[in-house]
Amino acid sequence: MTDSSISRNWPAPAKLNLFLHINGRRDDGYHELQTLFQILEFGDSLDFRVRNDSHIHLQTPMANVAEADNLVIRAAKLLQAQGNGQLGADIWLTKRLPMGGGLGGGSSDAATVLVALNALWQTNLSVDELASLGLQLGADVPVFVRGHAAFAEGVGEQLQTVKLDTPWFMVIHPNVEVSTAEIFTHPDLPRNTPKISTTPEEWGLHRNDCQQLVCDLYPQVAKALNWLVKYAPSRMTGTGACLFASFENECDALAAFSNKSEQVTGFVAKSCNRSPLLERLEQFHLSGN
Ligand SMILES: C[C@](O)(CO)[C@H](O)COP(=O)(O)OP(=O)(O)OC[C@H]1O[C@@H](n2ccc(N)nc2=O)[C@H](O)[C@@H]1O
Ligand SMILES: Nc1ncnc2c1ncn2[C@@H]1O[C@H](COP(=O)(O)OP(=O)(O)OP(=O)(O)O)[C@@H](O)[C@H]1O
Repeated sequence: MTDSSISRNWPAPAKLNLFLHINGRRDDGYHELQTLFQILEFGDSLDFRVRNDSHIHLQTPMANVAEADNLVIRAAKLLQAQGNGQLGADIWLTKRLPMGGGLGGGSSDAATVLVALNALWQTNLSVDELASLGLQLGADVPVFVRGHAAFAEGVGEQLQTVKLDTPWFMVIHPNVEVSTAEIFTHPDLPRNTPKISTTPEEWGLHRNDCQQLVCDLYPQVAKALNWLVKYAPSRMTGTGACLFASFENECDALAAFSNKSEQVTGFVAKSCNRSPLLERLEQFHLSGN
């Protein structure tokens, strides 16, 4: 594509849940949780071309997700409904994050659509308004809209910006897709971890309340975790299936990664406190594209 009317390379980064505690279940079925979100400098990427008709089209269909169900399209339509609805968009999505991986790929795609089209369509919603729209699409969308590492409560939308260490991570995908809904509706999910008022020094001591259940249901996840812990303290992100271990530098992370089994996929990435999406938005405001 060489078309200068295309606004390119809007990042949709992955997140890790450094810990994930389930504190209870609300009447609507959603769970009260406490979690620590770290953002990675690795993820999906989106390109946009504004259309002068109201049509919204995903130029890169995903084999297993119908266009109307795709969070990219749902986010664009939700935002369009906030304005006069006269402009549309062609959207290209480069998918790098595994689906059902616990890396928040679909949520991050949705957040990037909200932030990018808000700028490109000049809808001019505030960050708070975009985050609250995003929450209608998924509990993980607000943290990606705001774009900062955060301690989260509520269903994941009450966010307190934090400053974390930014190590390198090896992320392993045991090549199985775990449905978030399946884990959150499972009778054996522990749901009564007491709420903590935590300090950054204590964060490493906590756990992912979904991890044991996912390991029991998916032996591939348990097997990959048993391998990963040989290299560094390791944990599952979200409701799985991905696992992560942190390293002080890229070299050590890549050395461990080179020993992984061929049955698992994954990547090595640096973490960050500020999402690359915010940098891309700044670049747009400076250059107009
Ligand atoms: C597990 C996490 O990834 C942790 O960051 C999120 O809490 C999940 O966020 P998400 O994928 O954006 O979740 P949604 O798309 O809103 O919901 C997927 C499914 O998980 C359940 N769900 C989600 C979030 C939450 N706090 N409690 C829940 O019970 C919902 O009932 C729904 O059936
Ligand atoms: N653009 C998209 N990318 C990925 N999944 C999408 C997208 N649009 C809709 N979906 C649906 O959302 C489901 C969850 O996908 P996603 O990759 O966000 O899971 P996840 O990484 O486990 O997320 P989370 O950590 O938020 O639970 C998929 O199984 C798919 O059906």
